[in-house]
Amino acid sequence: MGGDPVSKPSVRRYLKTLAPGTPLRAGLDRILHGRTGALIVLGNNSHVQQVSSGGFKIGVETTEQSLRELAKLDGAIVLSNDLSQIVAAGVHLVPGGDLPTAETGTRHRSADRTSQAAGLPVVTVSASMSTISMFYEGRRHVVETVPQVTSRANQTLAALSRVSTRVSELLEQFTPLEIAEQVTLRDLTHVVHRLELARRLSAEMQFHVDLLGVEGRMVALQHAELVANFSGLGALLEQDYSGNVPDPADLDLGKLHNFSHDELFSGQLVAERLGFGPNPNLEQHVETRGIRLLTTLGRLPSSLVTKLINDFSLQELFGASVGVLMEIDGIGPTRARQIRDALIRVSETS
Ligand SMILES: Nc1ncnc2c1ncn2[C@@H]1O[C@H](COP(=O)(O)OP(=O)(O)OP(=O)(O)O)[C@@H](O)[C@H]1O
Repeated sequence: MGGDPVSKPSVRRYLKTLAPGTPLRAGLDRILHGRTGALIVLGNNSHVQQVSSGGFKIGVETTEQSLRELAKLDGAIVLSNDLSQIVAAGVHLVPGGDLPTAETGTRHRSADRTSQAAGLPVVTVSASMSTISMFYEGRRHVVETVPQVTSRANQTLAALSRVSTRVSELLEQFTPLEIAEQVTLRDLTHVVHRLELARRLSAEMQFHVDLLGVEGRMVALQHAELVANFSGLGALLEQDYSGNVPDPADLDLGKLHNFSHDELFSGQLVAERLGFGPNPNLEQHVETRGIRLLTTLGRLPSSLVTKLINDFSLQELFGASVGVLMEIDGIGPTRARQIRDALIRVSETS
């Protein structure tokens, strides 16, 4: 979501302002339970002024109570741009009748059209349907209840957990292949594919967490735990394998973000997108620089890893004695032994 080139706030950002724990959401929930209904413009600009008629200037802080009380007035509430103040209430909105809308009730038609006219989100609480909706850019987004979002978040968590386990299983096979210099392009695309699936599910999960606000602490915690299994892995793979393509900058996993599900399943297409040229041979061997092995399995600091891989190939490192390692500038006997232990740890994983 997001990514609007004109940096217009995204639907996602606005939905976040309606998350549980915000005064706005508390007010909306109160109105919903009171069965009064409401029409609230999230911001105030010249377009809002143009379509506003009558009402009262207010100028009080946006709180649960003030929203609840002012929603009792017949008409709309207008908030300040930062949503912290109620600017006006009891306003009659008269947006152009030519603006398209599929809504039927007058409250919802006015909300949809005002949002289009002003370029701002407009929120409704429906008295008859007991729902909260946000209209923005000609679309209606239903603001789901906490149990509804939690249920979807749990489904996403379960899917993420499965994919994350698959990533770990694949790495268990991948690591020994890396150490033995037997990784094929097919192996690499398998890992990359699962990693991209995990990234997508994680982004979806983050959206649910944002929507849940203060109610999302538990799922946020579970999400963070799962993400820790693969966070940073993509960047390490890019560094490890970029030397295998003519232009190292092409090996950028971000290029897969807009791939369809089907495209992602094709090793050929994934490899092509990552710079391996047209019709790449998936059985060809690819070589790692060993950065992931040395940092995650060897647990060596990344500055030291950079130094090591600049001076040695991975195979040379595995064969290097403490004495040879000490010949590297700035590495004394303790550090050299630490590196040697790390290398033993790495090779033991195969
Ligand atoms: N253009 C408008 N400007 C301000 N308030 C409006 C406007 N249109 C409707 N409302 C408010 O919405 C209230 C309900 O209107 P109506 O029942 O026709 O809408 P609705 O879309 O069916 O909403 P609900 O689902 O809550 O019944 C009105 O009493 C009024 O307070």
